[in-house]
Order: sequence, then C-alpha cells, then structure tokens
Amino acid sequence: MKLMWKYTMRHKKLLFFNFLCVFGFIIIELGLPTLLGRMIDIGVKQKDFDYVKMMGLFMLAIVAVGITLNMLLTYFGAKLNTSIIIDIRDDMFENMQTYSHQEYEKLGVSSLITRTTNDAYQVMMFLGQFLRLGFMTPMMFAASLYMIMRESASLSKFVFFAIPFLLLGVIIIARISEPLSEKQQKNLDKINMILRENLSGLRVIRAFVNEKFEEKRFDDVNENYAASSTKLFKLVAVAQPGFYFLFNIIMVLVIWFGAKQIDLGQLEVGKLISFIEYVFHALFSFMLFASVFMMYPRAAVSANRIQEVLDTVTSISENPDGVKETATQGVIEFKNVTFAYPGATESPVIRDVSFTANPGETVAFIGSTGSGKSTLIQLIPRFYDTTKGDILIDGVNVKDYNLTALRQKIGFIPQKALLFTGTIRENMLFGKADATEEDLHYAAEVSQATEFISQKADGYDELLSEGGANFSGGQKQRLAIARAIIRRPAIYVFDDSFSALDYKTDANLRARLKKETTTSTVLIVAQRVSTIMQADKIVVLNEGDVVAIGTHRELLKSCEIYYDIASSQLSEEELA
Ligand SMILES: Nc1ncnc2c1ncn2[C@@H]1O[C@H](COP(=O)(O)OP(=O)(O)OP(=O)(O)O)[C@@H](O)[C@H]1O
Repeated sequence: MKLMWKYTMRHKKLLFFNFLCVFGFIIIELGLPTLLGRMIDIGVKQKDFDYVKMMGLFMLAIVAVGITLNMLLTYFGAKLNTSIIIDIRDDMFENMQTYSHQEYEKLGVSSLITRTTNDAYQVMMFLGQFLRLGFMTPMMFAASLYMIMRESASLSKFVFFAIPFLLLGVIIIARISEPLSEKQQKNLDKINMILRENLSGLRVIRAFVNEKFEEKRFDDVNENYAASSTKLFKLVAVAQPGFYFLFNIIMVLVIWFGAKQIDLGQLEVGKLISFIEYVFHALFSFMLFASVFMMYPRAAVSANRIQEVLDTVTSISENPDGVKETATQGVIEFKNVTFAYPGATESPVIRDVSFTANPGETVAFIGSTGSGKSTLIQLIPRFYDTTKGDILIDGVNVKDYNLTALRQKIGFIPQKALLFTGTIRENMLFGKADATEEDLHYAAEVSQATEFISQKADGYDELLSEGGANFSGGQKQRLAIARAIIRRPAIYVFDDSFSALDYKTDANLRARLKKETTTSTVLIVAQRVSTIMQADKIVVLNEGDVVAIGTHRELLKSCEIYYDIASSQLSEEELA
C-alpha cells in the first residue's frame, strides 16, 4: 500500500478531480431514493400529477449529472491509474539499469521481466478499481447506513445484524488468497524463465530433438500456475454466491417486516421503497468494496515484488564524484587480485593474480575452460568488484573512478556478440553516438566488416532482427568489434571475440588491429594459440591461478600447460 500511496500522491491534481467526481456521484446516488420516496408519498398518493411530473424531470436532470460525473470519474481514474503505472515502470527500469551483474543474478532476469510487466499490471488493475470504488463505496456505505437509520430505525437492525458476517467473510477470503497470489506470481516467473530459455534456445532444442522434453517442462509449470489460479477462482466462486445469499435474506426480512409495518399503518409505502433502495445501496457498496478488498492481497504481493526491485541498490555504485581524468591512458595493473562470485560458497575462481599491461602492448590470456579468463577481464570495467587485491588503471583504483569515465576508457567486446534490434549503423553508433560517417567506415574497415556490409541490400541501413538472428556468428562478432573500435578507447578487452572468425579473417583483423592500437592497451582472451602467439605477454591461467607469464617462445620452453595447449593446435613446424 505504501508503494501505491507514494505513487498516487505524485498526481494530487488528478486525485483531487477523481475525489470530486466520487463525491458528487455519491450525493446524487443517495439523493435519488429520497426523491423517489417523496414522489410516491406526496405525488402518487395524493394524485398530484404536476408534482410527479416536476419531480420526474428533476430526477432525470440529476441522473444526467450523475452519468456525466461517472464518465468523468472513469476518465480521471484511468488517467491517474496509467500515470501511476508509467511512473512505477519508469522507476523500475531506471533502477534496474544501475544494477551490477550481481543484482541481476540475485533477482533473475525472467523475474524482473514479470515484475515490470505482470506485477505492474496487477497493481494497475487493483488501482483502477480502488480509485473508482475504494473511496466511493465506504462513503456510500456509511451514508446509506445513516439514511437507513433515518428512514426506519426498527428495520435497520436486519442490516446491522448482517454486517459482522459480511466483514468476517471478507477477512477470511483475504487471508486465504494472499499466499495463493504469491505462489501464482512465482509460478509466472517460472513460466517466463522457461519461455525465454525455449525461445532463445530453439535451435539447440530442435538439434537435440528435445521438443517433447521442453513441452513437458513448460506444461508442468503451466499446470502449477493453473492450479494456483483455479484455487483463487474457486474462492471467488464460493464467496460471491455466499454474499448474494446473505444479501437476499436481508432483503426478504426487510420487505416482510416492512410490509407488516405498512399494514399496521406504522410505515408509508414510499418510505419502504426508499428504505429498500438504501439497503440495496449499502449492501451493494459493501459488496463492491469487498471485491476491491479481495483484489488487494494479490496487488500487495505484486507491489512487494515491485518494491524489492526499487529497493535493490547496486553493489557497484556510479561514484559520481570519482576520478574522471588521468594523466596517462591505458596502463592496467592487477595487484594480487582474488575474486569469488558473490554468494557462491565455492573457493575463489581467481587467486592472487598480478600483472601489468601498458599502452601499445597486447596481453593475452589462455587456459582451459573455466580457468577464470572471462571472470578476470570482467573485473576491469567493474562488472564485479574484486574480493581481495586491487586493479589500477592509469594509477587509479577502478573503485575510485567515476563509473561512466572508467567504462568510457574501455572498448569491451564480449564473448557472445550481443547486438540489438535495429540497423547496422545504429548498432555501431551504440559505441559512440556522435560518430561521423567517416568513423563508421573506418571502424568497419578495421573490423573487416566492410565487405559483408556492402553486400547487404541496404548496406549500413540493413536491419538486424532480434539478437541479430539474421546475421552469421562471424558477422555479428565483427560488428561487435566495430562497435568498440568506433569509440577509439584507451583499452580494448576482447573476450574470446575472434572465435567465430575463419583463420584468414582472424589474421587480417589482428594485423589491422595492430596498426589501430599502437597507443592502446589490448587484452585478449582466446582459446586459439594462433590468435595470441604474437602478443607481448601471454598469461597462462589454470583453475584461477596464474601459472606463467611470458611470450609465446618463452612459454613454449618454460610452461608445460602452455606447451600442451599449443601442441594440440599447432603443427611441428609452427612449434619449432
Ligand atoms: N556468474 C557466475 N556465478 C558463479 N560462478 C560463475 C559465474 N560465472 C562463471 N562462474 C564460474 O567461474 C569459473 C570461471 O569461469 P570463467 O567464465 O571466468 O572461465 P573461462 O576461463 O572464461 O572459461 P571459458 O574459456 O569456457 O569461457 C567457472 O568455474 C565458472 O563456473
């Protein structure tokens, strides 16, 4: 409720109009039964048809105002509601942008999607009803009770007798529905997770003919979701007729005893009709309020899940007052760096790593899979922070940098070439928004992308579909490299970014890059020895430890692990 309240209060003006319409509508709704009673008791009973006509027209005019107010209420309510949800989604997105990898892993990408879409939708549905009925129904209920007492104190006891039962019913239902709602949203997270995995891994699933297995996996979570939804529906299915039953009992009692009082001359027909109208209003308001109240547990679960996203603070702060300018450009020093993934109980995946890389140098990392190469380079742009030891860039600890300034020094080319839906041009400009056409062509030329771009029907304006699915792996890698080159950073970090290139393109690209990076520091993670054998320094990693550092020639002689890797890939002549 705190979340909903906070966001609602951002739109006080709309809330005021909403409230004004509610208020006007109530006055009209509650005035009508009294007017009807008068029309019967004065006009109809005394056969004063002029009075009936006048009252009828007056009531019609009031109904027209009521309808207008109702329409305005719908308009202001919807505007307020959508404004609130836009704000909530914007704030969620903004906060998520600041998350480090650690927070994404903790909350889960699928869950974050569900929270931004479905949970926000649940809150919107509740607010939509609440803003319309949440104020109106309690006021209407209280005012109707007052009118009931005024019209006939003796008949009102039937209504008051029923209220505790109604309240109890609502509370019980809310209690039962809360855990069910929580389960339902968690099941929705799982549906999203499986859906995401399936859609992005469609080719793998088909290649391994695992469609049936995946269908079963999806069916299972879908059924779990359906089971919790069915329980909720059953609850509503039992609750609604229960309330209507009580509602009708009260009406029957009122009419029964009211008729007797008329017979005894203690009550007038008009009074009984307006009394019944008020009872109807009171009970109907209660029922509507109960239906909003019953939506609350589910909305509260969703609001809590949203609040968690908003409250999650990134473990890697932006550090706005941090260092922005440095005297040198591109000197990297690792000083006894140890790193364990946050929350993982395992031993560190990198232990006591130290090395230096200077501008103009290429430092490569090689080692078996899982030896910690990607982890190591991800510490440089602070995707994660070191557990022990320090990383210095141009003499400044990476933690002391303004995060944007730090990342602007680095051209990071990830292992998986992730591109965005849009044109080739847009994807390359992602590296530098104000790049000129000349920069664009230059980056494409260095990354060996010019040829394939010119072969595309629309050249730089060729569209990439979601995830670049209409481009080959090698083309995507070259575009990812071009995206980094275009910003001409002081530091290049290639995380196995040449793996999808054929040997010739790989060699051409490295030769061209060498010319481009004479004043930059280049770090390369690679599996292929041929990709890194020209490096100034090769760091050999084994299960998180640096086992040797040297040139290709030195390591062939001094490092058994390196020799084993090299001999498995190179010919005798190349090794000699
Ligand atoms: N996000 C993560 N959370 C927990 N552990 C992780 C995470 N990412 C990697 N690891 C673990 O850290 C270790 C090093 O992984 P890393 O990806 O750095 O190896 P790598 O040498 O780059 O491997 P490859 O050559 O296969 O890409 C592995 O044991 C891996 O299971």
